[in-house]
This record gives sequence, structure tokens and C-alpha cells, in this order.
Amino acid sequence: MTDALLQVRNLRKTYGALKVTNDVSLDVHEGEIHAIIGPNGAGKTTLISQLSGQLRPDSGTVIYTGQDITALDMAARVRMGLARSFQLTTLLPSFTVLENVAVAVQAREGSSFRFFRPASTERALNDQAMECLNDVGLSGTASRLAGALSHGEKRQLELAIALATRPRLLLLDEPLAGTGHEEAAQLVDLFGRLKSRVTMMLIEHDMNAVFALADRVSVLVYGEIAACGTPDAVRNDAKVRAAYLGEEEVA
Ligand SMILES: Nc1ncnc2c1ncn2[C@@H]1O[C@H](COP(=O)(O)OP(=O)(O)OP(=O)(O)O)[C@@H](O)[C@H]1O
Repeated sequence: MTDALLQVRNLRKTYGALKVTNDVSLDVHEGEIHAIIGPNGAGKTTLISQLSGQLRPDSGTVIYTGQDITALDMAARVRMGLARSFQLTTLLPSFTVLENVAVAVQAREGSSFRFFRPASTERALNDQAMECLNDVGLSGTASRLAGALSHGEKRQLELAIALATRPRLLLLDEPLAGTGHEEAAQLVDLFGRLKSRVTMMLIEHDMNAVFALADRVSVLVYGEIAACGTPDAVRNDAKVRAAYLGEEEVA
């Protein structure tokens, strides 16, 4: 078997006496959707932050495409195709939907945002931004202000912004949070479609979505991986039932 796209080895992070990440090792294989589930406070967000480069682990290694990236910051990881989809706060509400994505395309290309650009550059940026909007089903809203989008559309826009960095591995922290039933179903559909192009690791509390989407699931309990396997294996794992899911939820 070839090496995993992401290999996390013996990652540890403590806050005082609290072991938030306690000797975590896991693999994310190219092409899979790998879900991280666990009770509130289990350390899921802290783990993702260490993978994205926002937070330094106390010890352990993160290997991505065979390279040790543990010491690299977030910008360097994004350049390597390891990106995290940010939450609503990073959207520019008074910019159009297209401009929000164009800023991300421009950042990827290494120049900072400017209001005045040559028309050809502007066109190229907008074309690429439009492609990302197409990918998430938002091309019809390109000229609307980002602040005027519905909650579900904002989550789609976040995803388009993340796609603008051309990720190979996308880290998603509760991408369905705050969405209604219909919006959640649309996003699940969208992740399913994007799967052939980008590997995804996602934290998600919506168990229906997790079991519908994930190829593999890692269960984090008190900072430790309690189980890792296919959704069915995890669903039937006695430790997981006891520690987290509850008999009735997984029945
Ligand atoms: N900067 C910090 N300083 C101290 N404690 C922290 C810090 N960040 C997180 N924690 C603690 O670490 C634990 C894990 O937090 P984290 O947000 O990673 O959990 P989570 O599994 O993502 O939770 P949730 O599902 O509620 O979002 C919590 O007890 C939290 O209070």
C-alpha cells in the first residue's frame, strides 16, 4: 500500500494539566473523506489546528506528501495544498461573492489584493473565481454581496474560497454547523461531488452526514483516538458506543 497523504504520528498538545491531544496517530489516504467525531471538548478543533499549522504541537510529527511539515506555518502548508476552510468571519460581507473568491485566487498567486488591476489580470482572476463558484453551485450569486447570502450559501462560499487555494487536502471544521435540514443535504451532496478532486478531513457533529459521507471515521475521546475505521466498524465498536455514540443513536 502506498504511503498515506497525511500521516500524523504521536501528536501531543497540553494546556496546563489538560492533555488536549494525547498521542494521536492517524493516516488520511488520498481520495478519502476522513471524519473526526467525538464529544464536545474531545480536542477535535485543536487537532485540526495543529494539522493546518495554526497551532504548534508540543511533540509528534505531521507528514504530508512524504514531507515532515511539523515546523511549517499555515501559509507554507496552504502553498503545499493543505488548506483549512474558514468559518463565516473570514468572509468580506460588503464585497461581492465573486470578489471574495477572487481575493483568495489572488492570494494563491502571491500578490496582495489591489483595487485597481489591469483588465486582463482582472479577467483571469474572475474566470478562476467563477470556476470555484461553479464547483460549489454558487455561480448564480456571483454579483450579490456576500453579506446578503443565506447561511447555507455562506458555507458554500467558504468552500469556494478554500477551493481557490487549489487544495489537495481540505480540512473542514463543522462545515454543516448552523445549516437547516435542506441546506445540510445540499452540502453533503456537494462534498460527495468534490470528493473525486480533493481529499477531505472533516470534524462534524451531524452523524447522518458523517455516516453518509465518510470513508473512514476516527473517534476522539479526551484527546485520544478511541477507534478508527469504516463508518460501520466504528458504529459497531463497543468502546465507541460506551464512550460516545450511545446505543440508541447508532441502532
Ligand atoms: N487555548 C486554550 N487554552 C486552554 N484550553 C484550551 C485551549 N483551547 C482549547 N482548550 C480546551 O481543550 C479542550 C478541547 O477543545 P477543542 O475545542 O479542541 O474540542 P472540540 O472537540 O473541538 O470541542 P467541540 O466539539 O465542542 O467544538 C477543551 O476542554 C477546551 O476547553
